[in-house]
Amino acid sequence: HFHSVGIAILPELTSLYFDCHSNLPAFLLFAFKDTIDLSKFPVDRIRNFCIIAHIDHGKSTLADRLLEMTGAIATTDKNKQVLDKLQVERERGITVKAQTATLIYSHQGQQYLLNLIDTPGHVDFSYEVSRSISACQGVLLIVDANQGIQAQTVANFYLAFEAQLAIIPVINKIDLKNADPERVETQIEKVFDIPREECIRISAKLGTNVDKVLQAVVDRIPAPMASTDDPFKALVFDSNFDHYRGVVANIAVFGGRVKKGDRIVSAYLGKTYEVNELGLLRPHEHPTQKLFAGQVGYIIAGMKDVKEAQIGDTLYLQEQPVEALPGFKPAKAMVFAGMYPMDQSEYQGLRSAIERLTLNDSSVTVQRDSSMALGAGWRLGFLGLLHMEVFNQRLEQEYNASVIVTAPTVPYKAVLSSPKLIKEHGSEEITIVNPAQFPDRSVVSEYLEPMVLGTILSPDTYTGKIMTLCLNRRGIQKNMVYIDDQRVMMKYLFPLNEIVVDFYDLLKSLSSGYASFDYENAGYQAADLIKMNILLNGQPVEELITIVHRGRAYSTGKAMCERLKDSIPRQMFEVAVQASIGSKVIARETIKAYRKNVLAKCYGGDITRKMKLLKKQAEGKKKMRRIGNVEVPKDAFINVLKRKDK
Ligand SMILES: Nc1nc2c(ncn2[C@@H]2O[C@H](COP(=O)(O)OP(=O)(O)OP(=O)(O)O)[C@@H](O)[C@H]2O)c(=O)[nH]1
Repeated sequence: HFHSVGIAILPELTSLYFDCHSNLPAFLLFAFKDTIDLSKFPVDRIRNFCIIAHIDHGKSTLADRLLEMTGAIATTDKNKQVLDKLQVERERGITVKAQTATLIYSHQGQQYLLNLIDTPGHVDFSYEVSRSISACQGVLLIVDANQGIQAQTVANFYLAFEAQLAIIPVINKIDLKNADPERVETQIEKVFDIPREECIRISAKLGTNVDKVLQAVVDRIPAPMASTDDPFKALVFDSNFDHYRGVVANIAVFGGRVKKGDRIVSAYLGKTYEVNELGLLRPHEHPTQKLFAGQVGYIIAGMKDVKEAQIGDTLYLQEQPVEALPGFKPAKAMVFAGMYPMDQSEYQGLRSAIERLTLNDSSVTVQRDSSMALGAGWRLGFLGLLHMEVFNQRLEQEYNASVIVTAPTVPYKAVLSSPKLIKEHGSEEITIVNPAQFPDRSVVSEYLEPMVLGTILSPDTYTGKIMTLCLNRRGIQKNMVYIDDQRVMMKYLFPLNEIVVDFYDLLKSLSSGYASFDYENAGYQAADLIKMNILLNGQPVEELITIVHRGRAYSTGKAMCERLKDSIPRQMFEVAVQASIGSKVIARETIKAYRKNVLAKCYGGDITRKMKLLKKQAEGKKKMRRIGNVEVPKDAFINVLKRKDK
C-alpha cells in the first residue's frame, strides 16, 4: 500500500523529506494528510461559518491565516488572499465571488471539521453574503480596529442576526499604530448590543490571537442541526461552470449522505442526475467517497448549465424524495445597460463571451436587444455599478472582447392607461429597463421609480456636507444617531437612480475617505419622469437617452452637455452638443474644430515611425464610436453621467 502511494506523490514527498530530515515521518505525514475519513466527523464536530465584514477590513487575510494554521495551505508569502481566485479580484484587491474551504482543526484532543465561506464585502455583492449565510450556523464579524463599524458592517450584521446565527465579533488590525480597539468595542456594544467581553482582538496580518478565533468557532458556534439517519437533503448555495466537467455546485448537506454513483434530483427543475464526483474544498477540490449531513462540499453531476443548479435549490436522492428547503429570493438586478459589439462582425464572438461569463454568474440577466444606431446586442441587468464594471472588465480581460456599454439605468415602472397597450403587454404595469423604450406620458397614468434605504456612517465633522449631498440627490432623512462620541449613523430614503452611478465616490471624497455607505431595496414610489435625448450635431445618441426627474431635467441636461464636451476630443469640424426633451432643446455646448496631425511630430521621411504612428492612431480609433460623423470615445457614455456635486 505504501509503495503505491509513495510513487504517486513523489514530488510532494521529496520536498517534505527535505523539510523533515527524515524520510519515514514525512511519508506517514503525507499519507495521513491526504486521506480524510469524513465518517470520523460526527455532526457535533462540524462547524459551518462565514466571515463577514465591511470591505478591506481583512476577511481574506484572516481566511488565509486560518487556512495556514489548519494546514490547508503552506505558510509562504505567496499565499496572499488564496481564496480570491479571479484576476479582477487580485487586481482590484476585492472579493467578488464567495469561496469555500474546509479546515481540519484539533482542539482539546478532538478533531473538528470547520467549513469556512469567504464572502465579498462590497454592497453590490451582498447577495453572495446572504446565500453564504444560509449554509452556516455562525459568522465571524470582522471590524477594523482603526476604522470601526462601517456601513457594510451594519448591513452584514443584520443579515446574520435575522438568520439567527451565532455572531463572533473580531476586531482586526490591532497592530496598526492608530488602532483603537476600546472604541470599537464601545461601538459594538452600542450598535449591536453585543457585550464587549465577547470581542476577540486580533491581527490577521501578524497572526496574533488567530488561534483564539478558531477556539471561539468551536466553542461558540453550534453544530449544524442535521442527522445522517435522515434522507439525503442538500442546499445548493453556489455554483460555477467548468468547461470540462460542467457545473460544479457547492452544497451544504442538511441531512443523510450522498456518494458517487447516486442518482439525485434537483427539486427546482425535477431533473435527475448521476453523481460523478463529490468532495471537500480545501480550498482546492479534494474528492472524497461520500458527503455526510452537516458537511459542506462540492458535487458534479453532469449538469450542463448553472441554471440547472439554481442557487437555493434542494438536491435529494431519487428514491427518497423530500420537501424542498425554503431557498432564497433570486438576486434582483438594480442596474441595466446595453452591451453592443464595437463592430457587428464581432457579434458572434461577443455572444459566446457573454454566454460563458454568465454561466458563472447567474445574477446577471441577459436579454437580446437591438438598436438602429448600434445594431444587434444585449441588455444586461446587474446587481450594481461595480458588478457591471467588473463584468465588463472580465469580458475585456478574459475574453478579449471590445464592447460599447450604454449609460446605465435603473428599472423604472409605468402604469399604462391605454387599453391597447395593456392588452399588448398583458398587464397594466410594465418595467422599463431600456430608456429608448420609455412610454410616452400620453399612454401612462403614472411612472414609478425604485427607491432604496441608505445607511451612511461617518465622523460627525462631515455631517453638514453629507446632508447637502443627500439633499441634492433627493434623499429624505429617516434617522440619525451617534454610535460613539464622534461618529454618526444616518438613514436616508433615496431614489436608486440618484445614487447608482457616483454617489459613493462623492461621499468618499467629501469625507476624505471616512464615510461609508450601503443600501437595501425599499420598493417603488411615484415620480414625475421624462425622457431626455442628447444630440451630436443634431443626431440623437441612443446610448445617452436618459430618464430624468422633471425638476432636474434642465440641470442634468446642462451638466451632461458640459461633460460630453470635455470627454469628446476636438474634431476637424465644429460639434454641437445638445440636450432635448421632445423637440425642445434645453441645453447646448459647442466643441470647437481642431485638426490633429499625428505626423507633425515626424521630421522628414522616417517611414517606419510614420507607419507606427498611423497604426497607433488607428488603434485609438477602435476605441471610438462614430455618431454621424463625430468620433466619441467609448468610455464617454458612462463618464457623462458622473456628476460633480460640490
Ligand atoms: N496592518 C494590518 N493590515 C491588515 C490586517 N489584516 C488585513 N490587513 C490589510 O488590509 C487590507 C485588506 O485586507 P483583505 O483581507 O483583502 O480585506 P477583505 O475584507 O477581504 O476585503 P474584500 O475582500 O475586498 O472585502 C490588505 O491590504 C491587508 O494586507 C492586519 O491585521 N493588520
